[in-house]
Amino acid sequence: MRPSIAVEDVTVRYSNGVTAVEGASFALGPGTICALVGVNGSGKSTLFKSLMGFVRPAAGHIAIAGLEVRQALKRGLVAYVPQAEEVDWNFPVLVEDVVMMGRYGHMGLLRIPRQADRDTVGEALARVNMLPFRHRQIGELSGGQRKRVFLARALAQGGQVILLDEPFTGVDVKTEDQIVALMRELRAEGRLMLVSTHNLGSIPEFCDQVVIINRTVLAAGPTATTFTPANLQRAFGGALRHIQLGGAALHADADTRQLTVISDDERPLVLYGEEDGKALAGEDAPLDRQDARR
Ligand SMILES: Nc1ncnc2c1ncn2[C@@H]1O[C@H](COP(=O)(O)OP(=O)(O)OP(=O)(O)O)[C@@H](O)[C@H]1O
Repeated sequence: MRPSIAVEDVTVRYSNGVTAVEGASFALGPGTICALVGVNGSGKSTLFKSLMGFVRPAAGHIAIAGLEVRQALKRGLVAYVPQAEEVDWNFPVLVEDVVMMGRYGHMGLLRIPRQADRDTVGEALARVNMLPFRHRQIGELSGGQRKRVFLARALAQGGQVILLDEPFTGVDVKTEDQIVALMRELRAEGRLMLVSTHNLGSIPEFCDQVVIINRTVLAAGPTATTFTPANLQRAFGGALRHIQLGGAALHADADTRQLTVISDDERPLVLYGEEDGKALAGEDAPLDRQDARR
């Protein structure tokens, strides 16, 4: 199957000489939700920027649905849901206008929306439960509502590859669940979602694939075999809080099982160990036994 994203030996260097990404390679197919995981400054946003054509790799090659990035962007194949900090929320723009921006690539030079564009915008807003807010200023919405509006923009665009930069930051658990449910629907429609997140605890819940980076790709592949304590340790080192509980600190009885909590800065990953935590003792155990809520 042709990959939706193929990143081959990509190096990205900024004009100040910083090499933010070096020799990164991974490939992802359609109908996938993939987490992009790494410490602050590991190159996640830079990777997104190169997939969006904002920065050009100094070396290597990126293909999106078999096309050069520029061609894929021209065809509206890549949609982007930005981090909250990247948006000027004081800019006076209505919710429906933000979503209409997703239709620009489908319009002529003068960008005059047709009825079909308006219908698509309405459908996208309905899909994220934001239709009643269509005439509100974007700056008047909550963090979770804003996220949903930008998701609607991606839907209206019809992108086959959707890049989500920290979609869960600043949203409540209910909104997070809605976003995850929507991503699952989009996966069933054959779209690829690449999700940058510090929410380690929710990754095994909804991501089929994981790409772990620290300037280069440290590991990439199915969640069950890639999202392992050993790989996380390599990626995060001391930046990850690693708390292990057992014995009298955890149990009122003679239960010897251990509990391991691995946390970046958002939802922690909780692992229930075997007796004495053997299953987790430095082994590359898959993290498929998590169950944590903030
Ligand atoms: N415009 C820029 N010019 C120069 N250096 C940059 C630029 N943007 C990012 N960098 C540097 O590139 C490296 C990677 O940054 P990047 O923003 O891609 O990391 P990140 O993984 O997205 O971090 P975070 O989790 O904090 O968002 C960092 O060392 C950063 O300082």
